[in-house]
Amino acid sequence: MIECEGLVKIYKSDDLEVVALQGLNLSVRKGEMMAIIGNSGSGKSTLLNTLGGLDRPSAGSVKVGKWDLLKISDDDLVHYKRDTVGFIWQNNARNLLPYLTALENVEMPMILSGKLDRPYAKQLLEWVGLKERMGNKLHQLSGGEQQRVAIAISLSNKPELLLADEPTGSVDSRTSDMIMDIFRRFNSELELTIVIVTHDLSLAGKVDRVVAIRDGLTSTEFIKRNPNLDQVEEEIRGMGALQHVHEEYVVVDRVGRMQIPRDYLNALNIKDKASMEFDGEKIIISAPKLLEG
Ligand SMILES: Nc1ncnc2c1ncn2[C@@H]1O[C@H](COP(=O)(O)OP(=O)(O)OP(=O)(O)O)[C@@H](O)[C@H]1O
Repeated sequence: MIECEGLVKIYKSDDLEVVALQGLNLSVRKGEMMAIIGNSGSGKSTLLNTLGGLDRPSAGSVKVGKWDLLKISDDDLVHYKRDTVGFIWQNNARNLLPYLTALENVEMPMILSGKLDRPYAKQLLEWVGLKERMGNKLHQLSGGEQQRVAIAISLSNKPELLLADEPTGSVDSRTSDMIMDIFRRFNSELELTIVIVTHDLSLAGKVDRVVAIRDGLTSTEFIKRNPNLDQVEEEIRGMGALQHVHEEYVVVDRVGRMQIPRDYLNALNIKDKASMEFDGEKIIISAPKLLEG
Protein backbone atom coordinates (compact mmCIF):
# COMPACT_ATOMS: atom_id res chain seq x y z
CA MET A 1 0.00 0.00 0.00
CA ILE A 2 2.79 2.44 0.97
CA GLU A 3 6.35 2.29 -0.36
CA CYS A 4 8.79 5.06 0.54
CA GLU A 5 12.38 4.78 -0.60
CA GLY A 6 15.00 7.38 0.09
CA LEU A 7 12.27 9.89 0.84
CA VAL A 8 13.63 13.41 1.33
CA LYS A 9 11.70 16.47 2.42
CA ILE A 10 13.41 19.82 2.64
CA TYR A 11 11.58 22.88 3.91
CA LYS A 12 12.97 26.10 2.44
CA SER A 13 12.22 29.48 3.90
CA ASP A 14 14.23 32.56 2.82
CA ASP A 15 17.79 31.31 3.02
CA LEU A 16 17.15 28.62 5.62
CA GLU A 17 16.78 24.93 4.76
CA VAL A 18 15.48 22.28 7.12
CA VAL A 19 15.93 18.66 6.07
CA ALA A 20 12.94 17.06 7.80
CA LEU A 21 13.24 13.65 6.10
CA GLN A 22 16.69 12.50 5.05
CA GLY A 23 16.18 9.47 2.81
CA LEU A 24 13.55 7.60 4.75
CA ASN A 25 12.45 4.07 3.87
CA LEU A 26 9.08 2.70 4.90
CA SER A 27 6.88 -0.04 3.61
CA VAL A 28 3.31 -0.61 4.83
CA ARG A 29 1.19 -3.55 3.70
CA LYS A 30 -2.43 -3.15 2.69
CA GLY A 31 -4.65 -3.81 5.70
CA GLU A 32 -1.89 -3.15 8.22
CA MET A 33 -2.46 -1.06 11.35
CA MET A 34 0.83 0.43 12.43
CA ALA A 35 2.26 3.33 14.41
CA ILE A 36 5.12 5.73 13.90
CA ILE A 37 6.83 7.03 17.02
CA GLY A 38 9.65 9.50 17.49
CA ASN A 39 10.70 12.55 19.43
CA SER A 40 9.46 16.00 18.67
CA GLY A 41 11.04 17.25 15.45
CA SER A 42 11.98 13.76 14.21
CA GLY A 43 9.83 14.17 11.09
CA LYS A 44 6.68 12.20 11.95
CA SER A 45 4.18 14.86 10.90
CA THR A 46 6.21 15.65 7.80
CA LEU A 47 6.02 11.98 6.79
CA LEU A 48 2.28 11.83 7.44
CA ASN A 49 1.62 15.08 5.57
CA THR A 50 3.65 13.78 2.64
CA LEU A 51 1.70 10.52 2.60
CA GLY A 52 -1.53 12.50 2.81
CA GLY A 53 -0.62 14.68 -0.17
CA LEU A 54 -0.53 17.85 1.95
CA ASP A 55 3.23 18.28 1.53
CA ARG A 56 5.13 17.60 -1.69
CA PRO A 57 8.19 15.33 -1.30
CA SER A 58 11.52 16.89 -2.35
CA ALA A 59 13.22 13.70 -3.61
CA GLY A 60 13.23 9.92 -3.42
CA SER A 61 10.26 7.73 -4.09
CA VAL A 62 6.89 7.61 -2.35
CA LYS A 63 4.09 5.47 -3.68
CA VAL A 64 0.66 4.94 -2.17
CA GLY A 65 -1.40 2.32 -3.99
CA LYS A 66 -1.31 3.22 -7.69
CA TRP A 67 -0.19 6.79 -7.03
CA ASP A 68 3.38 8.08 -7.30
CA LEU A 69 3.35 11.12 -5.02
CA LEU A 70 6.59 12.55 -6.39
CA LYS A 71 5.29 12.72 -9.94
CA ILE A 72 1.57 13.19 -9.35
CA SER A 73 -0.07 16.15 -11.13
CA ASP A 74 -1.93 18.82 -9.16
CA ASP A 75 -5.27 17.59 -10.57
CA ASP A 76 -4.57 13.98 -9.61
CA LEU A 77 -3.45 15.12 -6.17
CA VAL A 78 -6.93 16.57 -5.61
CA HIS A 79 -8.46 13.18 -6.50
CA TYR A 80 -5.92 11.36 -4.36
CA LYS A 81 -6.71 13.49 -1.29
CA ARG A 82 -10.43 13.19 -1.87
CA ASP A 83 -10.70 9.50 -2.69
CA THR A 84 -7.73 7.57 -1.33
CA VAL A 85 -6.84 9.03 2.08
CA GLY A 86 -8.66 10.00 5.24
CA PHE A 87 -6.97 12.28 7.78
CA ILE A 88 -7.38 12.70 11.52
CA TRP A 89 -5.54 15.28 13.60
CA GLN A 90 -5.30 15.78 17.33
CA ASN A 91 -7.70 18.71 17.26
CA ASN A 92 -9.79 17.74 14.30
CA ALA A 93 -12.95 18.69 16.09
CA ARG A 94 -11.87 22.34 15.79
CA ASN A 95 -12.61 22.14 12.07
CA LEU A 96 -16.17 20.93 12.55
CA LEU A 97 -19.23 23.13 12.40
CA PRO A 98 -20.58 23.66 15.94
CA TYR A 99 -24.14 24.63 14.99
CA LEU A 100 -24.72 21.64 12.73
CA THR A 101 -25.67 18.23 14.10
CA ALA A 102 -23.21 15.34 14.17
CA LEU A 103 -25.01 13.80 11.19
CA GLU A 104 -24.97 17.06 9.20
CA ASN A 105 -21.25 17.39 9.89
CA VAL A 106 -20.62 13.91 8.48
CA GLU A 107 -22.82 14.63 5.46
CA MET A 108 -21.14 17.97 4.68
CA PRO A 109 -18.05 16.57 2.87
CA MET A 110 -20.30 14.10 1.05
CA ILE A 111 -22.44 17.00 -0.20
CA LEU A 112 -19.32 18.96 -1.20
CA SER A 113 -18.06 16.06 -3.28
CA GLY A 114 -21.53 15.49 -4.76
CA LYS A 115 -21.96 12.05 -3.18
CA LEU A 116 -24.45 12.36 -0.34
CA ASP A 117 -25.12 8.94 1.19
CA ARG A 118 -27.24 9.42 4.31
CA PRO A 119 -27.48 5.70 5.25
CA TYR A 120 -23.68 5.45 5.15
CA ALA A 121 -23.29 8.65 7.20
CA LYS A 122 -25.61 7.15 9.83
CA GLN A 123 -23.74 3.86 9.68
CA LEU A 124 -20.44 5.66 10.32
CA LEU A 125 -21.82 7.43 13.38
CA GLU A 126 -23.18 4.14 14.65
CA TRP A 127 -19.75 2.53 14.17
CA VAL A 128 -18.10 5.24 16.28
CA GLY A 129 -20.71 4.72 19.01
CA LEU A 130 -22.79 7.86 18.42
CA LYS A 131 -26.03 6.31 17.19
CA GLU A 132 -28.03 8.00 19.93
CA ARG A 133 -26.35 11.36 19.52
CA MET A 134 -26.31 11.94 15.76
CA GLY A 135 -29.10 14.53 16.01
CA ASN A 136 -27.24 16.58 18.60
CA LYS A 137 -25.56 19.80 17.61
CA LEU A 138 -21.82 19.54 17.77
CA HIS A 139 -21.39 22.04 20.56
CA GLN A 140 -23.62 19.80 22.71
CA LEU A 141 -21.11 16.94 22.45
CA SER A 142 -18.05 16.34 24.63
CA GLY A 143 -14.52 16.69 23.25
CA GLY A 144 -14.17 12.90 22.94
CA GLU A 145 -17.52 12.62 21.16
CA GLN A 146 -16.52 15.40 18.78
CA GLN A 147 -13.29 13.57 18.03
CA ARG A 148 -15.38 10.48 17.17
CA VAL A 149 -17.49 12.61 14.79
CA ALA A 150 -14.18 13.68 13.20
CA ILE A 151 -13.23 10.02 12.77
CA ALA A 152 -16.58 9.30 11.09
CA ILE A 153 -15.93 12.24 8.74
CA SER A 154 -12.45 11.02 7.87
CA LEU A 155 -14.06 7.84 6.55
CA SER A 156 -16.95 9.50 4.72
CA ASN A 157 -15.15 9.24 1.37
CA LYS A 158 -14.41 5.51 1.95
CA PRO A 159 -10.61 5.92 1.88
CA GLU A 160 -8.23 2.98 1.53
CA LEU A 161 -5.73 4.61 3.87
CA LEU A 162 -6.36 6.39 7.16
CA LEU A 163 -3.63 8.71 8.47
CA ALA A 164 -3.94 9.78 12.10
CA ASP A 165 -1.63 12.38 13.68
CA GLU A 166 -1.82 12.11 17.49
CA PRO A 167 -5.50 11.13 17.27
CA THR A 168 -5.80 10.66 21.02
CA GLY A 169 -3.58 13.58 22.02
CA SER A 170 -6.31 15.65 23.61
CA VAL A 171 -8.71 13.05 25.03
CA ASP A 172 -8.72 11.07 28.31
CA SER A 173 -7.46 7.50 28.47
CA ARG A 174 -10.93 5.93 28.32
CA THR A 175 -11.76 7.83 25.11
CA SER A 176 -8.30 7.02 23.81
CA ASP A 177 -8.99 3.28 24.29
CA MET A 178 -12.35 3.69 22.59
CA ILE A 179 -10.75 5.43 19.59
CA MET A 180 -8.14 2.68 19.27
CA ASP A 181 -10.91 0.04 19.40
CA ILE A 182 -12.78 1.90 16.64
CA PHE A 183 -9.60 1.94 14.54
CA ARG A 184 -9.07 -1.77 15.11
CA ARG A 185 -12.62 -2.50 14.04
CA PHE A 186 -12.32 -0.44 10.85
CA ASN A 187 -9.01 -2.11 10.20
CA SER A 188 -10.35 -5.64 10.50
CA GLU A 189 -13.83 -5.16 9.07
CA LEU A 190 -13.11 -2.72 6.24
CA GLU A 191 -9.49 -3.81 5.65
CA LEU A 192 -8.54 -0.19 6.08
CA THR A 193 -4.80 0.49 6.23
CA ILE A 194 -4.10 2.72 9.23
CA VAL A 195 -0.96 4.71 10.03
CA ILE A 196 -0.94 6.44 13.42
CA VAL A 197 1.66 8.99 14.50
CA THR A 198 2.04 9.18 18.25
CA HIS A 199 4.26 10.01 21.22
CA ASP A 200 2.22 7.63 23.33
CA LEU A 201 3.91 4.28 23.81
CA SER A 202 0.76 2.75 25.29
CA LEU A 203 -1.00 3.30 21.95
CA ALA A 204 1.92 1.70 20.25
CA GLY A 205 1.17 -1.47 22.20
CA LYS A 206 -2.16 -1.76 20.42
CA VAL A 207 -0.86 -1.96 16.88
CA ASP A 208 0.86 -4.76 14.98
CA ARG A 209 4.05 -2.88 14.21
CA VAL A 210 5.76 0.26 15.42
CA VAL A 211 8.37 2.11 13.39
CA ALA A 212 10.58 4.56 15.25
CA ILE A 213 11.84 7.63 13.41
CA ARG A 214 14.98 9.43 14.47
CA ASP A 215 16.34 12.52 12.69
CA GLY A 216 14.18 11.99 9.62
CA LEU A 217 15.12 8.32 9.16
CA THR A 218 13.44 5.09 10.21
CA SER A 219 15.74 3.67 12.86
CA THR A 220 14.07 0.82 14.73
CA GLU A 221 11.05 -1.42 14.26
CA PHE A 222 8.99 -3.22 16.86
CA ILE A 223 6.93 -6.15 15.65
CA LYS A 224 4.26 -7.74 17.81
CA ARG A 225 5.45 -11.06 19.18
CA ASN A 226 2.03 -12.63 18.91
CA PRO A 227 -0.34 -10.82 16.56
CA ASN A 228 -3.28 -12.96 17.75
CA LEU A 229 -2.87 -11.89 21.33
CA ASP A 230 -6.09 -10.21 22.32
CA GLN A 231 -6.21 -7.00 24.22
CA VAL A 232 -7.22 -8.43 27.59
CA GLU A 233 -4.24 -10.75 27.59
CA GLU A 234 -2.02 -7.87 26.55
CA GLU A 235 -3.17 -5.82 29.47
CA ILE A 236 -2.43 -8.67 31.86
CA ARG A 237 1.05 -8.93 30.41
CA GLY A 238 1.72 -5.28 31.16
CA MET A 239 0.77 -3.07 28.27
CA GLY A 240 2.58 0.14 27.72
CA ALA A 241 6.02 -1.38 27.88
CA LEU A 242 6.61 -1.79 24.17
CA GLN A 243 9.30 -4.39 24.69
CA HIS A 244 6.91 -6.72 26.48
CA VAL A 245 4.59 -7.03 23.54
CA HIS A 246 6.92 -6.35 20.62
CA GLU A 247 10.21 -7.67 19.31
CA GLU A 248 12.70 -4.88 18.55
CA TYR A 249 14.68 -4.74 15.29
CA VAL A 250 17.08 -2.19 13.91
CA VAL A 251 16.22 -1.11 10.36
CA VAL A 252 18.84 -1.91 7.71
CA ASP A 253 18.26 -0.23 4.35
CA ARG A 254 18.81 -1.65 0.88
CA VAL A 255 22.49 -0.72 0.77
CA GLY A 256 23.18 -1.91 4.31
CA ARG A 257 22.99 1.36 6.24
CA MET A 258 21.54 1.50 9.73
CA GLN A 259 21.27 4.16 12.39
CA ILE A 260 23.13 3.78 15.69
CA PRO A 261 21.40 5.61 18.56
CA ARG A 262 23.22 8.79 19.58
CA ASP A 263 23.32 7.60 23.23
CA TYR A 264 25.29 4.50 22.25
CA LEU A 265 27.74 6.54 20.19
CA ASN A 266 28.22 9.02 23.03
CA ALA A 267 28.72 6.25 25.58
CA LEU A 268 31.59 4.85 23.49
CA ASN A 269 32.82 8.29 22.44
CA ILE A 270 32.40 7.36 18.77
CA LYS A 271 32.38 10.42 16.53
CA ASP A 272 32.86 10.07 12.79
CA LYS A 273 34.49 6.63 12.67
CA ALA A 274 34.08 3.30 14.40
CA SER A 275 35.75 -0.09 14.27
CA MET A 276 33.66 -2.96 13.03
CA GLU A 277 34.44 -6.64 13.37
CA PHE A 278 32.57 -9.70 12.20
CA ASP A 279 33.20 -12.85 14.25
CA GLY A 280 31.13 -15.20 12.11
CA GLU A 281 28.02 -14.68 14.22
CA LYS A 282 28.01 -11.11 15.40
CA ILE A 283 28.98 -7.71 14.09
CA ILE A 284 30.77 -5.74 16.79
CA ILE A 285 30.98 -1.98 16.56
CA SER A 286 33.39 -0.25 18.90
CA ALA A 287 35.36 2.97 19.32
CA PRO A 288 38.18 3.26 16.75
CA LYS A 289 41.27 1.30 17.72
CA LEU A 290 43.92 3.97 17.27
CA LEU A 291 47.25 2.85 15.91
CA GLU A 292 49.91 3.70 18.48
CA GLY A 293 53.01 5.62 17.48
N1 LIG B 1 6.55 24.09 7.28
C1 LIG B 1 7.78 23.95 7.77
N2 LIG B 1 8.75 24.85 7.48
C2 LIG B 1 10.00 24.70 7.96
N3 LIG B 1 10.39 23.69 8.76
C3 LIG B 1 9.48 22.77 9.09
C4 LIG B 1 8.12 22.85 8.63
N4 LIG B 1 7.45 21.79 9.14
C5 LIG B 1 8.33 21.09 9.89
N5 LIG B 1 9.55 21.66 9.86
C6 LIG B 1 10.77 21.18 10.53
O1 LIG B 1 10.99 19.83 10.10
C7 LIG B 1 11.44 19.02 11.19
C8 LIG B 1 10.47 17.86 11.40
O2 LIG B 1 9.21 18.37 11.85
P1 LIG B 1 7.91 17.46 12.11
O3 LIG B 1 6.79 18.39 12.44
O4 LIG B 1 7.72 16.54 10.99
O5 LIG B 1 8.34 16.66 13.41
P2 LIG B 1 7.46 15.77 14.38
O6 LIG B 1 8.26 14.54 14.61
O7 LIG B 1 6.09 15.59 13.83
O8 LIG B 1 7.41 16.65 15.68
P3 LIG B 1 6.23 16.86 16.75
O9 LIG B 1 6.07 15.56 17.46
O10 LIG B 1 6.77 17.95 17.62
O11 LIG B 1 5.01 17.27 15.97
C9 LIG B 1 11.53 19.95 12.40
O12 LIG B 1 12.87 20.36 12.50
C10 LIG B 1 10.63 21.10 12.03
O13 LIG B 1 11.04 22.28 12.66
